[in-house]
Amino acid sequence: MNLANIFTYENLVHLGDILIIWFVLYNVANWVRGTRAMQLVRGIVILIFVRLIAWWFGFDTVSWILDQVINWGPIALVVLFQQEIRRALENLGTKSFFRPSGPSVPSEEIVMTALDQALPYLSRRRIGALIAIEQETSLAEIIETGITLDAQVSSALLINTFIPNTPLHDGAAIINGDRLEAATAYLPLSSNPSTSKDLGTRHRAGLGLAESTDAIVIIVSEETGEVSIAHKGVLYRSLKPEKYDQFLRDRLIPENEKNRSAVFSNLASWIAGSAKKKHDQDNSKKENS
Ligand SMILES: Nc1ncnc2c1ncn2[C@@H]1O[C@H](COP(=O)(O)OP(=O)(O)OP(=O)(O)O)[C@@H](O)[C@H]1O
Repeated sequence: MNLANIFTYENLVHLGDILIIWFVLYNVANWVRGTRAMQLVRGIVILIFVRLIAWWFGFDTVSWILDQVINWGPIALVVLFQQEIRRALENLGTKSFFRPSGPSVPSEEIVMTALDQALPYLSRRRIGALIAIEQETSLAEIIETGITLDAQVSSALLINTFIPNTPLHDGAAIINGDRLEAATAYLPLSSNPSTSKDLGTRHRAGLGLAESTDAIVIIVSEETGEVSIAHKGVLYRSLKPEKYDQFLRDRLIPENEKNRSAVFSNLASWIAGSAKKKHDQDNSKKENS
């Protein structure tokens, strides 16, 4: 086979064409994942599936109705999803869209280090705090209710955000990846009637977000300094530092990261052990001679 026949101008154009489509679909899928639009995609797939069944069995009326929905649906979608479409187009022009992925320090480690230092500080001084960490479900709508920060997460920034009587201290701080996206965000209050009556609004707001999304929400009580975590509709109250640290590590750090850290620490202790053994052997040889 002649390679020159493969690398023709037409074939390279086709390859470029495929790569562009792949890039667009990949980014659309990433954007849609965990947002309201995901349910919409499911709805569209079901509609197409039902339309195919109607065509197969020859249900003319069902087919006609579905055809009307499919023809006019896009206009309804633009009206219903105008906010999301606007946000997507705005994102297209920001640097974050092209930000290279895979920072040298994993974002989960950056967030864990910041929390490890900030939470004991806030807790000891009884500084009330509400911190939501975005997971699969997008918190874009919640972020819009607050003041945008888009800064790298650090313990100093988290602590400063919640210092009482400063402009950012009220409401919730939202973390996405290793970015502190916003502060003063408003969270939906828990609608669960069985929640304890002694819960104040900070805790109710934390639980509310954990009921409607998969975010991990950390609450530091202003009254007691106790740290609680709300996740998947459950409020874990008054956690000791080892407990909340373990809880966060288990949920934030992916298994492969943990394994990689374990491999590196095993390797490091093996190298340190071998060096010590050799050092001891050299010393005993010197003493014997
Ligand atoms: N819906 C909400 N979204 C975000 N933050 C909220 C919301 N509701 C209340 N807060 C925050 O909680 C603070 C009030 O906390 P409140 O004392 O009522 O709650 P609490 O659960 O008893 O907490 P604490 O133990 O810290 O007193 C507000 O100043 C605000 O910062």
